[in-house]
Amino acid sequence: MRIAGLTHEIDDRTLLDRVDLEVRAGESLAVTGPSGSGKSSLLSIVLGLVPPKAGKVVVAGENVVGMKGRRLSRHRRKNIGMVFQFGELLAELSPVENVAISALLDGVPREDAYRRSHELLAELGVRTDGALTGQLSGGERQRVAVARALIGEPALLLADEPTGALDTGTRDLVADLLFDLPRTRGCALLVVTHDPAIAGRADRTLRLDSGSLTAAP
Ligand SMILES: Nc1ncnc2c1ncn2[C@@H]1O[C@H](COP(=O)(O)OP(=O)(O)OP(=O)(O)O)[C@@H](O)[C@H]1O
Repeated sequence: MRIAGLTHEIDDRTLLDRVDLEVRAGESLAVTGPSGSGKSSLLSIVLGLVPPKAGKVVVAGENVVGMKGRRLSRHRRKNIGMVFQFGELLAELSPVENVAISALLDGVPREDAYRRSHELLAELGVRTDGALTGQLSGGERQRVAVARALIGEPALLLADEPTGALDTGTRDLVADLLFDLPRTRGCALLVVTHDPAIAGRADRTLRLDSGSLTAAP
Protein backbone atom coordinates (compact mmCIF):
# COMPACT_ATOMS: atom_id res chain seq x y z
CA MET A 1 0.00 0.00 0.00
CA ARG A 2 1.21 3.48 -0.84
CA ILE A 3 -0.26 6.71 0.50
CA ALA A 4 0.80 10.01 -1.07
CA GLY A 5 -0.07 13.58 -0.16
CA LEU A 6 -3.00 12.48 1.98
CA THR A 7 -4.86 15.40 3.56
CA HIS A 8 -7.93 15.05 5.76
CA GLU A 9 -9.77 17.66 7.80
CA ILE A 10 -12.57 17.46 10.34
CA ASP A 11 -14.24 20.61 11.64
CA ASP A 12 -11.32 22.87 10.64
CA ARG A 13 -8.84 20.49 12.27
CA THR A 14 -6.24 18.98 9.97
CA LEU A 15 -5.89 15.34 10.99
CA LEU A 16 -3.63 14.41 8.07
CA ASP A 17 -1.47 17.04 6.43
CA ARG A 18 0.00 15.79 3.13
CA VAL A 19 0.94 12.46 4.63
CA ASP A 20 3.10 9.97 2.70
CA LEU A 21 3.38 6.36 3.79
CA GLU A 22 4.28 3.01 2.33
CA VAL A 23 3.85 -0.52 3.66
CA ARG A 24 5.24 -3.25 1.44
CA ALA A 25 4.19 -6.86 1.08
CA GLY A 26 5.73 -8.89 3.91
CA GLU A 27 6.21 -5.82 6.11
CA SER A 28 4.44 -4.52 9.23
CA LEU A 29 3.97 -0.91 10.23
CA ALA A 30 2.46 0.45 13.46
CA VAL A 31 0.95 3.92 13.77
CA THR A 32 0.68 5.33 17.27
CA GLY A 33 -0.37 8.76 18.47
CA PRO A 34 -2.57 10.51 20.99
CA SER A 35 -6.27 9.84 21.26
CA GLY A 36 -8.12 11.80 18.59
CA SER A 37 -5.05 12.31 16.40
CA GLY A 38 -6.74 10.55 13.47
CA LYS A 39 -5.41 6.98 13.53
CA SER A 40 -8.81 5.34 13.00
CA SER A 41 -9.69 7.99 10.41
CA LEU A 42 -6.59 6.97 8.48
CA LEU A 43 -7.83 3.37 8.36
CA SER A 44 -11.32 4.51 7.32
CA ILE A 45 -9.77 6.40 4.40
CA VAL A 46 -7.72 3.36 3.37
CA LEU A 47 -10.93 1.29 3.45
CA GLY A 48 -12.59 3.89 1.23
CA LEU A 49 -15.25 4.62 3.88
CA VAL A 50 -14.25 8.25 4.34
CA PRO A 51 -13.19 10.52 1.46
CA PRO A 52 -10.07 12.59 2.20
CA LYS A 53 -9.66 16.18 1.05
CA ALA A 54 -6.68 15.30 -1.15
CA GLY A 55 -4.18 12.58 -1.88
CA LYS A 56 -3.92 9.01 -3.04
CA VAL A 57 -4.20 5.62 -1.37
CA VAL A 58 -2.96 2.90 -3.70
CA VAL A 59 -3.75 -0.67 -2.67
CA ALA A 60 -2.93 -3.54 -5.06
CA GLY A 61 -2.19 -1.02 -7.80
CA GLU A 62 -5.49 0.88 -7.57
CA ASN A 63 -6.25 4.25 -6.01
CA VAL A 64 -9.04 3.85 -3.45
CA VAL A 65 -9.73 7.59 -3.26
CA GLY A 66 -12.69 8.42 -5.46
CA MET A 67 -13.64 4.75 -5.91
CA LYS A 68 -17.32 4.15 -5.26
CA GLY A 69 -20.16 1.65 -5.09
CA ARG A 70 -19.65 -1.91 -6.28
CA ARG A 71 -16.18 -1.26 -7.58
CA LEU A 72 -15.11 -0.07 -4.13
CA SER A 73 -16.71 -2.97 -2.25
CA ARG A 74 -15.22 -5.47 -4.69
CA HIS A 75 -11.80 -3.87 -4.36
CA ARG A 76 -12.05 -3.91 -0.55
CA ARG A 77 -13.22 -7.53 -0.37
CA LYS A 78 -10.52 -8.68 -2.75
CA ASN A 79 -7.56 -6.77 -1.36
CA ILE A 80 -8.10 -5.68 2.24
CA GLY A 81 -8.70 -7.55 5.49
CA MET A 82 -9.69 -5.69 8.66
CA VAL A 83 -9.43 -6.62 12.35
CA PHE A 84 -11.32 -4.44 14.85
CA GLN A 85 -10.75 -3.93 18.56
CA PHE A 86 -13.78 -5.96 19.60
CA GLY A 87 -13.68 -8.48 16.76
CA GLU A 88 -17.08 -7.38 15.43
CA LEU A 89 -18.15 -11.00 15.03
CA LEU A 90 -21.66 -12.43 15.16
CA ALA A 91 -21.87 -14.03 18.63
CA GLU A 92 -24.69 -16.42 17.75
CA LEU A 93 -22.83 -18.01 14.83
CA SER A 94 -20.02 -20.56 15.11
CA PRO A 95 -16.46 -19.42 14.41
CA VAL A 96 -16.52 -21.42 11.16
CA GLU A 97 -19.65 -19.57 10.04
CA ASN A 98 -18.24 -16.16 11.02
CA VAL A 99 -15.17 -16.75 8.89
CA ALA A 100 -16.97 -18.45 5.99
CA ILE A 101 -19.52 -15.61 5.66
CA SER A 102 -16.88 -13.31 4.34
CA ALA A 103 -16.00 -15.76 1.56
CA LEU A 104 -19.66 -16.59 0.83
CA LEU A 105 -20.41 -12.88 0.33
CA ASP A 106 -17.53 -12.86 -2.09
CA GLY A 107 -19.16 -15.58 -4.18
CA VAL A 108 -17.01 -18.52 -3.06
CA PRO A 109 -19.01 -21.80 -3.27
CA ARG A 110 -20.33 -22.92 0.10
CA GLU A 111 -18.27 -26.10 0.41
CA ASP A 112 -15.02 -24.29 -0.41
CA ALA A 113 -15.81 -21.42 1.97
CA TYR A 114 -16.46 -23.80 4.88
CA ARG A 115 -13.42 -25.97 4.14
CA ARG A 116 -11.15 -22.92 3.93
CA SER A 117 -12.67 -21.51 7.12
CA HIS A 118 -12.01 -24.78 8.99
CA GLU A 119 -8.44 -24.89 7.73
CA LEU A 120 -7.70 -21.29 8.68
CA LEU A 121 -9.14 -21.64 12.16
CA ALA A 122 -7.13 -24.81 12.71
CA GLU A 123 -3.97 -23.02 11.55
CA LEU A 124 -4.69 -20.19 13.98
CA GLY A 125 -5.38 -22.61 16.83
CA VAL A 126 -9.11 -21.98 17.29
CA ARG A 127 -11.26 -24.97 18.22
CA THR A 128 -14.09 -25.75 15.84
CA ASP A 129 -16.00 -28.15 18.09
CA GLY A 130 -19.38 -26.51 17.66
CA ALA A 131 -19.10 -23.81 20.34
CA LEU A 132 -20.73 -20.52 19.37
CA THR A 133 -18.49 -17.51 18.90
CA GLY A 134 -20.09 -15.79 21.91
CA GLN A 135 -18.89 -18.65 24.12
CA LEU A 136 -15.22 -18.23 23.21
CA SER A 137 -12.62 -16.34 25.22
CA GLY A 138 -11.56 -12.85 24.11
CA GLY A 139 -8.29 -14.16 22.68
CA GLU A 140 -10.05 -16.93 20.73
CA ARG A 141 -12.54 -14.41 19.36
CA GLN A 142 -9.72 -12.17 18.15
CA ARG A 143 -8.13 -15.14 16.40
CA VAL A 144 -11.48 -15.78 14.69
CA ALA A 145 -11.49 -12.10 13.65
CA VAL A 146 -8.00 -12.53 12.20
CA ALA A 147 -9.13 -15.66 10.31
CA ARG A 148 -12.10 -13.76 8.91
CA ALA A 149 -9.80 -10.97 7.75
CA LEU A 150 -7.49 -13.50 6.08
CA ILE A 151 -9.95 -15.73 4.25
CA GLY A 152 -9.91 -13.57 1.13
CA GLU A 153 -6.08 -13.68 1.10
CA PRO A 154 -5.80 -9.89 1.19
CA ALA A 155 -2.69 -8.02 0.08
CA LEU A 156 -3.25 -5.59 2.94
CA LEU A 157 -4.31 -6.32 6.50
CA LEU A 158 -5.49 -3.44 8.69
CA ALA A 159 -5.94 -3.67 12.45
CA ASP A 160 -7.37 -1.04 14.80
CA GLU A 161 -6.33 -1.66 18.43
CA PRO A 162 -6.54 -5.42 17.73
CA THR A 163 -5.50 -6.36 21.27
CA GLY A 164 -7.08 -3.40 23.08
CA ALA A 165 -9.80 -5.53 24.67
CA LEU A 166 -7.49 -8.35 25.86
CA ASP A 167 -5.57 -9.03 29.06
CA THR A 168 -1.78 -8.93 28.88
CA GLY A 169 -1.13 -12.67 28.39
CA THR A 170 -3.76 -13.05 25.69
CA ARG A 171 -2.65 -9.80 24.12
CA ASP A 172 0.84 -11.23 23.59
CA LEU A 173 -0.50 -14.43 22.00
CA VAL A 174 -2.70 -12.53 19.56
CA ALA A 175 0.13 -10.09 18.81
CA ASP A 176 2.50 -13.02 18.08
CA LEU A 177 -0.01 -14.35 15.61
CA LEU A 178 -0.71 -11.00 13.97
CA PHE A 179 2.88 -9.90 13.49
CA ASP A 180 3.81 -13.30 12.03
CA LEU A 181 1.33 -12.83 9.18
CA PRO A 182 3.39 -10.60 6.86
CA ARG A 183 6.15 -13.22 6.95
CA THR A 184 3.93 -16.30 6.69
CA ARG A 185 1.37 -14.92 4.23
CA GLY A 186 3.22 -12.18 2.42
CA CYS A 187 0.64 -9.50 3.18
CA ALA A 188 1.34 -5.93 4.28
CA LEU A 189 0.17 -5.19 7.84
CA LEU A 190 -0.83 -1.77 9.16
CA VAL A 191 -1.73 -1.64 12.86
CA VAL A 192 -2.94 1.42 14.74
CA THR A 193 -2.52 1.22 18.49
CA HIS A 194 -1.97 3.12 21.71
CA ASP A 195 -0.06 0.21 23.17
CA PRO A 196 3.74 0.60 22.95
CA ALA A 197 4.20 -3.15 23.55
CA ILE A 198 2.20 -3.85 20.39
CA ALA A 199 3.71 -1.04 18.31
CA GLY A 200 7.19 -2.26 19.29
CA ARG A 201 6.62 -5.55 17.46
CA ALA A 202 6.17 -3.93 14.07
CA ASP A 203 9.04 -3.62 11.60
CA ARG A 204 8.56 0.17 11.76
CA THR A 205 6.59 2.52 13.97
CA LEU A 206 5.34 5.98 13.06
CA ARG A 207 3.62 8.52 15.28
CA LEU A 208 0.69 10.58 14.09
CA ASP A 209 0.37 13.94 15.80
CA SER A 210 -0.98 17.30 14.61
CA GLY A 211 -1.40 16.01 11.07
CA SER A 212 2.13 14.67 10.60
CA LEU A 213 3.58 11.18 10.64
CA THR A 214 7.07 11.02 12.07
CA ALA A 215 9.40 8.19 13.09
CA ALA A 216 8.53 7.10 16.62
CA PRO A 217 11.41 7.04 19.10
N1 LIG B 1 -17.55 11.06 11.54
C1 LIG B 1 -16.97 12.00 12.28
N2 LIG B 1 -17.59 13.19 12.50
C2 LIG B 1 -17.01 14.15 13.25
N3 LIG B 1 -15.84 14.00 13.88
C3 LIG B 1 -15.20 12.85 13.72
C4 LIG B 1 -15.73 11.78 12.93
N4 LIG B 1 -14.85 10.75 12.95
C5 LIG B 1 -13.83 11.15 13.74
N5 LIG B 1 -14.03 12.40 14.20
C6 LIG B 1 -13.11 13.18 15.02
O1 LIG B 1 -11.85 13.13 14.40
C7 LIG B 1 -10.81 13.04 15.36
C8 LIG B 1 -9.96 11.83 15.09
O2 LIG B 1 -10.67 10.65 15.43
P1 LIG B 1 -10.02 9.21 15.27
O3 LIG B 1 -11.02 8.24 15.77
O4 LIG B 1 -9.53 9.03 13.89
O5 LIG B 1 -8.77 9.34 16.25
P2 LIG B 1 -7.86 8.19 16.89
O6 LIG B 1 -6.46 8.69 16.80
O7 LIG B 1 -8.16 6.88 16.24
O8 LIG B 1 -8.36 8.22 18.37
P3 LIG B 1 -8.39 7.01 19.47
O9 LIG B 1 -6.95 6.64 19.66
O10 LIG B 1 -8.99 7.66 20.67
O11 LIG B 1 -9.21 5.91 18.89
C9 LIG B 1 -11.49 13.04 16.73
O12 LIG B 1 -11.45 14.34 17.22
C10 LIG B 1 -12.91 12.61 16.39
O13 LIG B 1 -13.83 13.14 17.31
